[in-house]
Amino acid sequence: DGWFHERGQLWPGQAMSIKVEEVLFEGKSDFQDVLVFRSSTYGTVLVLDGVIQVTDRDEFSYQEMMCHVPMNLHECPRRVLVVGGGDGGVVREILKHDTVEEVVLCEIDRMVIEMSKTYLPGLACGYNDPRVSVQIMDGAEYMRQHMNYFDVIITDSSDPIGPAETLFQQPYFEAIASALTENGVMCSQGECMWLHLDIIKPTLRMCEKLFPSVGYAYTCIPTYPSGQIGEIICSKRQLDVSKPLTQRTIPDLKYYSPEVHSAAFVLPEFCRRALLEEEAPS
Ligand SMILES: NCCCN[C@H]1CC[C@H](NCCCN)CC1
Repeated sequence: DGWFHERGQLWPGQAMSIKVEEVLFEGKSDFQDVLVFRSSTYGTVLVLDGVIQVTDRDEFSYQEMMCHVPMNLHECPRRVLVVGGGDGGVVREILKHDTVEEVVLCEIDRMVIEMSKTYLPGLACGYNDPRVSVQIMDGAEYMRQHMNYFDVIITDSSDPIGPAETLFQQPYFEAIASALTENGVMCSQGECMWLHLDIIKPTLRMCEKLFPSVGYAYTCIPTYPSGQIGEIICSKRQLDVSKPLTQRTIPDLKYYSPEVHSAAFVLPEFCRRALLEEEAPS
């Protein structure tokens, strides 16, 4: 019918539909199905295993919040690791911080990077920067080889069904904690409060065992299920993650601001209660 419908077992009974003008690429990598199409109203769209990853029109909301919330919780982030994020959008945002000396992108699927360079130049532009290097490997393995090295680690993953499943488990968060420097900050793709409180709650409990400061924030993004996506923010320091530490000016922002940073941690009652309630006595 000329439309792409995002049906998924992680969002039963609902589907985001986007009108397709032209399919640009359809194929299979070693890990997942890859689809790129030009849409009528959202620009170019990248889909992995039937799940929308980025669209030209609204990706800035997610990439800016996944990057500038953790980056502004560190006084001087020099070395930054991105796990996943092969489209390059988070890397583009990290490079806006003049403190950054080194960005490593650890992506398991080479095809995602190639697709982005070909069809999403507005996202892949960061790959040309001399401070950026790419590792095609599993993020947890890479982090175990780089202990106490990164000031900020951002896990820009797909969902816990498929290649990113291990990025939501305890050993992965332990690897993050060991790869971070003493004042390190991490941010992980945190799913959606309308759909996944059953994933978010145990993940936050796990992080609270590993980090002194843990928070959950969210952004509004039309093309992710229910129009929202969360992020889990942890710091190895005792601090209020809802208050940016720095007032570094960052160029070319279309979503993030210090006020938006703080507001993102203010949760609707149903969500706040669900995430903060102790386990019901079993
Ligand atoms: N740089 C963008 C990478 C993709 N991250 C996305 C985060 C949302 C996810 N589905 C939304 C799941 C509903 N909570 C797809 C990958």
